[in-house]
Formats: sequence, C-alpha cells, structure tokens
Amino acid sequence: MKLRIYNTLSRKIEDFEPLNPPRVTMYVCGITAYDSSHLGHARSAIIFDVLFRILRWLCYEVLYVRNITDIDDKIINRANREGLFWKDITERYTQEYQEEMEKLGVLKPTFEPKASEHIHEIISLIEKLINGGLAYVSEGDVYFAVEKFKGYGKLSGRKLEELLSGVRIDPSEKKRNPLDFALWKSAKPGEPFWESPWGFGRPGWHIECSAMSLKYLGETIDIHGGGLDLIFPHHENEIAQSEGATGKTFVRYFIHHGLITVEGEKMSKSLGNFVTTAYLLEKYHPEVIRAFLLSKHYRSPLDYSEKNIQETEKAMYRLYETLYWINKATPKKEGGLLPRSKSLKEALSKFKETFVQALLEDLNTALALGHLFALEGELYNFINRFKDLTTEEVTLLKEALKEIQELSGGLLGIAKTDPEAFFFSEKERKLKAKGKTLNEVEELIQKRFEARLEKNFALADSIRTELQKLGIQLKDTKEETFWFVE
Ligand SMILES: Nc1ncnc2c1ncn2[C@@H]1O[C@H](COP(=O)(O)OP(=O)(O)OP(=O)(O)O)[C@@H](O)[C@H]1O
Ligand SMILES: [Zn+2]
Repeated sequence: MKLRIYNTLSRKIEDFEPLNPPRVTMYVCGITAYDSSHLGHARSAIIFDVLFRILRWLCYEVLYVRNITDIDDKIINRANREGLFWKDITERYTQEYQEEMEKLGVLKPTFEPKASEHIHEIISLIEKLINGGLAYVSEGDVYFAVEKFKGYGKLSGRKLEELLSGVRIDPSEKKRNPLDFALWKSAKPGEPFWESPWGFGRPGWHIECSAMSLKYLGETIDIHGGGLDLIFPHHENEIAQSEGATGKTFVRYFIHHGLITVEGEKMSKSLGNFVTTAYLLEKYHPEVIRAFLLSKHYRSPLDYSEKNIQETEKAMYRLYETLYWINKATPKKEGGLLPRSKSLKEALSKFKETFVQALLEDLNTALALGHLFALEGELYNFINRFKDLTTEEVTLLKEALKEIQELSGGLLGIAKTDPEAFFFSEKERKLKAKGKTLNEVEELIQKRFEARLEKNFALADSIRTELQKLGIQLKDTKEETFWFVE
C-alpha cells in the first residue's frame, strides 16, 4: 500500500517515497499567534493531522513539526494597542490554539517550536547566506538577494522578470532589488529586539521556517505543507533561503490545501469574515467540525455557511444513531448469516477495500466519507428492518462497528467516540442552549414511556408535542425511547 499525493513542485500526483524510510519528516506552517484561531486554521491543522495519521498507519516513523510564529508585525501592533508585552499576546493565543486543536482531536505534532526561541539558529542561517553571497546587509537590515538564487520562482511558477514588472521601484529603498525580502529587520522603537551581528533587531517571517525545519528535520525534508496562500511568497522564499544555504533540495513534496471561503472570499481576520474555532466548538461537536472540514477534497476551496455545517451535523447524528443501535444489538436467535444480509456483507467488504484506498489516492477524505456513509446507510436499513437478529448477524454488525471505529476513527478522527457518550454530551450542550437540563427532559421522556405502557396515549402525545417544541426527536423501540435534540 502506497500513498500518492499531489506535489505542488511537479504539479502532479506522485508516489510518495520518503528519503530515509521508515522515517518521514514533515513541516507545516502554523499560526501567527496574535488573535483567536478561525475555521481556516482548523482546516489546515486537521488536513495535516489526517496525513500524519495515515503516514503512521502506513508504519512510517513521522517527525512532524508545526511551528508557532510569535514574532510578527501583527503581534507587535496588537500588543501596542492593548498596552501589553508581546509575549502576553503570543502566549495567550498559542495556548488557546493548542487547547482548541486538542478538543478537535488533532494529534500533537512531534515539535511545536516558536520563532522567538530560535533566534540563535536564525542568526547562524542568515550569516551563512551572507557568507555565501546570497544576502546583504543594508543599514542594520539584512535582505535576501533573489536574483542570486537560480531557482527562484520554481514552486509558484513565477519568473523574476514577470514579478519585477509588477512592482514599483522606490529609489529610497534599502533593498538592491525590490523583490529582495528581509531576513533581519533592525529594531524600531517599541518593538521587541534581539542582539545580532548587524545590531539590535528581529527576524523576518520567512527565515524562521527555514531555520526551524533545518534544526528539527535536517537539510532535506520529505513534506512541507500549508494553505495555498503560502505558496508565494512564503514557501518560495523558504526554498531560496534553505537551498541557498545548504545547496541541497529543501523539500521533496510540497502539499498545499485550499482555503475556507465565505461567499467565495478567503476567510481571514483582516477581512473580518471569520468564525472562530471557539465559537464553533461551543455550537458543534468536534467531530461534526472535523467531518465538515473533511467533506471536500483538501485541494478544493470549502465554503463555510451555518447551513452547510448543519447538514454535516445531521449526517453525523444519523451515523452515531446507527452506531448506537449496533452497540445495543443482541441476538434474538441462534443462527448464521441469512440471505437478507448479503448486501450488508458486500457493503462491509467494499468499505474495507475502498476507504483506505480513497485516502491513499491524494488524501481523498470526501470520497472516504462517502464510503463510510454508504456502509452506514446499509447498516441503518438492516437494523431498522430486521429485529430478529441471529448470532452471526449480530457478529457482522459488531464487525462493521469495529472497522468503522478503527478506520474512520483512527484515520479521520470521525466515529471514534462512544455513541452513548456522543449523544450524552450533545444533548447536554443543546439543552443548555435552550435553558433546559438533561434531567428535566429525561423525566418527561420517562413519563411518556410509562404513559405509553399504560396505553395513556393522550398524555404520551401531549408530552411528545411539548418535547418537539424543544426540537427533540423521539424514536420508540420496545425497550427504550431513543432521542436527540435537533
Ligand atoms: N481561510 C483559510 N482557509 C484555510 N487555511 C487557512 C486560511 N487562513 C489561513 N490558513 C492557513 O492557516 C495556517 C496559519 O496561517 P496564519 O496564522 O499565517 O493565518 P493568516 O493567513 O495570517 O490568517 P488571517 O489572514 O486570518 O490572519 C497557514 O497554513 C494558512 O495557510
Ligand atoms: Zn513557514
């Protein structure tokens, strides 16, 4: 079994071959910690989380770095605006982000280095670039000289001449070429600074990723990822810095995901069209958010709207309802598989074959989810149609449950929660929003259950109507009333 993945460098889907198997090195550009994270940041973390899980499932030993940018103009502006020390800002939002990612079931990367803790490595790398003639000092700043690096533009497919035609030349600039970018910026009043051979100052944005990936993962890394907004200039500049300094290939596979959009525009803080991860976690189960984010191919844009995520929630409730019934299923008679289970059996073996296959072919989470829901549909119909299950039929249902939990739960982080726990926390959360407690509602449901046993249908119906007003959906079986809040 082999992973095939789209490589932005070649613009093709390629077989994934790590440089030194079984080791795989992966670096993903993380957040700039100056504000609360939004759904776009969660998409990035979850896509690479799925890739991380798949690589581990393929028995690779993955070293995964996701950095935190904690030196940046936006951080400094925010700190000055709030009258706080820059570190207060970055620590607050880093912690918030890490807690949210944990709630979303995102596995911790091997390393989460911060730019501010790697100034020494950054300075050494800049010195190397200056010594190699690829960077120059100008009034306390250091710039990378883009025309000195032959391959500049190879990732984004841009040519230097084309790029130059689009920029305004300002003769007062400290740069020799308007496309040169800052590796080091001299300190301005009110900004954090560090000591360097070029005076007090701070690193530019791009150099931190080159320095930290070199430190933790070595000169050549297998995978480098981020949103496609980072292809140019960020990743182009990272290549120039890293390859300029080492003379080696920096990245074997560049993987870029599409953006979360709102009515077609990138979700971003500067446009003010964002929903925070915290807000979504208040409203939706973490697995609903994951399922929504994985419902489209990672390279496509994904348009957020409340309606779209609510549709995912409906599908997830149905999935969990099915898993709930399987959990509860017990045989009513001894016996083997009857002809009626033929299509379920086929659906299960199809799922086992196709689910992982979809993920291995360029991480097609949308298709994998399609396979999951196809099996779920078969399971749902089977459970609802046949109440006199045989021992072997129950075994088949439990096997399907186990496969779903292992494959979808393990690789997508979806369907990994115990179904009872899923509904319990969902009911609590939704009732709280309606000003009700779980106890109150459970008492009503019990009362209705008893009324039905006593054939007091008038009372049972009036309770049902009352519950429906709260958006509660009820489903009666002989043993219990299954319910959830819409
Ligand atoms: N709308 C989005 N959809 C998907 N990924 C995004 C989106 N916005 C940012 N990202 C990704 O999140 C990661 C962290 O990015 P970063 O903190 O630099 O965000 P940003 O682009 O500055 O966000 P904003 O513009 O909202 O401030 C990057 O890999 C980036 O590509
Ligand atoms: Zn980066």
